[in-house]
Amino acid sequence: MATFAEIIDGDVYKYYADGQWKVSSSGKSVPIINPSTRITQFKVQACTQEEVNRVIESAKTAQKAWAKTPIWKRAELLHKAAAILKEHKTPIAECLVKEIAKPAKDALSEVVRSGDLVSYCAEEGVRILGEGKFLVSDSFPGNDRTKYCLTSKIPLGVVLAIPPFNYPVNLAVSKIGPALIAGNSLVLKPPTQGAVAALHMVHCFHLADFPKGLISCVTGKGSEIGDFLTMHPAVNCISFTGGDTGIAISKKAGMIPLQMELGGKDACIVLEDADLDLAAASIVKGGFSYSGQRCTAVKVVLVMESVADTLVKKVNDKVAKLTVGLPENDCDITPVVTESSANFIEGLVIDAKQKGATFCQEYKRDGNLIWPLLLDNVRPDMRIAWEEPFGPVVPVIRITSVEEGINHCNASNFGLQGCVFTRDINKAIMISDAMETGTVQINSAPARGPDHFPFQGLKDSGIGSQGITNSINMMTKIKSTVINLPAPSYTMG
Ligand SMILES: NC(=O)C1=CN([C@@H]2O[C@H](COP(=O)(O)OP(=O)(O)OC[C@H]3O[C@@H](n4cnc5c(N)ncnc54)[C@H](OP(=O)(O)O)[C@@H]3O)[C@@H](O)[C@H]2O)C=CC1
Ligand SMILES: O=C(O)[C@H](O)COP(=O)(O)O
Repeated sequence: MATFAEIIDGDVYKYYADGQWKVSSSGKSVPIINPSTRITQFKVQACTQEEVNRVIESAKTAQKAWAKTPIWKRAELLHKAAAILKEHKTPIAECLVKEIAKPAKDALSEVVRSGDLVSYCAEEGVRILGEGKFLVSDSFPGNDRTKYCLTSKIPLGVVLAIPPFNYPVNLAVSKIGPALIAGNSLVLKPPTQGAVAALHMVHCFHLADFPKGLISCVTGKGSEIGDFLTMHPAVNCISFTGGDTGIAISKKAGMIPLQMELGGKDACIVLEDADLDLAAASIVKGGFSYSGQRCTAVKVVLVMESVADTLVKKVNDKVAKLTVGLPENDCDITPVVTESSANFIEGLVIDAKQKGATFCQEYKRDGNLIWPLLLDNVRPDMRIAWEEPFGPVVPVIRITSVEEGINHCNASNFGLQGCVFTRDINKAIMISDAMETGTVQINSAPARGPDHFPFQGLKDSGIGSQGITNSINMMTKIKSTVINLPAPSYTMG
């Protein structure tokens, strides 16, 4: 497409630095394998450490001027970028289909949702960054009213954004929007699978005319340039979404704010009084959307024994209706992102088979494509009871008490989200309070959105909280100015 012609050189996509599309001096590229065909679909530049250094240097310079740009002007540019992004939803969604095998309709909604997210950041930013605090000293013992404290939010500097493959556009803009509105500059390191969609998205920001160097995008394998980026002394904040890599980054990063959204083993507790049709529909949507490759996917069902047979039957009836095939045909179940992911999922399935789980469907795999599978009668000695497959396989554990369900959920090293199905709101609230997860959904599957809701994980699932408002706040720090009066100043009366 002509709009994006300048972002590619021959068959290798360029990286974005200093407001320009560039070819890396490394002369090397990184292939992006189409999960459906398993052949190279695209190539991106393998950026060098010197290039990363230069990008971070210009981000530092650009940020100084950006911090002085009025918030309403920053918002105007973000609104412009959001509109351009939505205008180009089709070519960007096509990249998502080819790079990460996201079903065509979901790929389009990811781009539209991303445009909306950027606009919301602009709107939220002008409101919350326009407010500060005013404190008086005589609330604290021993003080007269001689000090007025004014606080406001100031930017952090250079924010490094590292999103994962499953939402390369949406989880990139969920970091870019808050960072920019708050007056920071931003360096994006996209996931390799999904990098081309991310580069297209960055071009929309380029077309919106953001100052040079304010936003940049360096490509290359995380395992090769990741440490250099995350340990760079000029990076002032890291916002990361992904797997255990985030734990390693937290240990290596300097004394800077970190926002980490990592893995999950989201439990779905189904009680005897639940609406079983609703629970079954939510388990299928929650467990099998994008072939289970969502951190918020339902990753274990904990159902009361007395309703388990009925629930399992209802889920199986729905699983039978899922379409399996290519993302271009908008199938429900599409190939998982890499061959190694498919092998990992298969390992969990074989382990469950050896240990006696009940296979509700026959296990079937063709290349990276794995047919949806519900495993009943899963026991705690099976790996699938604890590990996240990030694939279309959902384990069911039958429980005989609510406590057993809560204990299983809380024994996990993850604590992202969970859900509970019951008609008893009092019980639901008590279970929510007892579940050690960042969010509990009552009578619906786990989900991050809407994107302005707080989104956070406990334990190994993360640090900090996302969601538009929380991200803007996290990407700022508080600055106080204290006015000292020569004598106490009391109000009239
Ligand atoms: N909580 C959440 O919101 C989400 C959690 N996840 C979790 O992530 C996992 C799968 O996603 P996946 O993308 O494979 O996760 P990874 O952690 O492997 O990758 C995430 C990002 O980190 C980059 N990266 C890899 N190594 C390094 C490094 N040493 N330093 C810095 N960056 C690095 C990757 O780049 P590259 O692609 O080039 O390797 C990618 O951009 C699952 O476990 C899932 O639970 C996934 C999505 C959302
Ligand atoms: O990365 C993920 O998997 C998510 O952040 C989940 O987002 P979703 O609940 O909107 O699919």
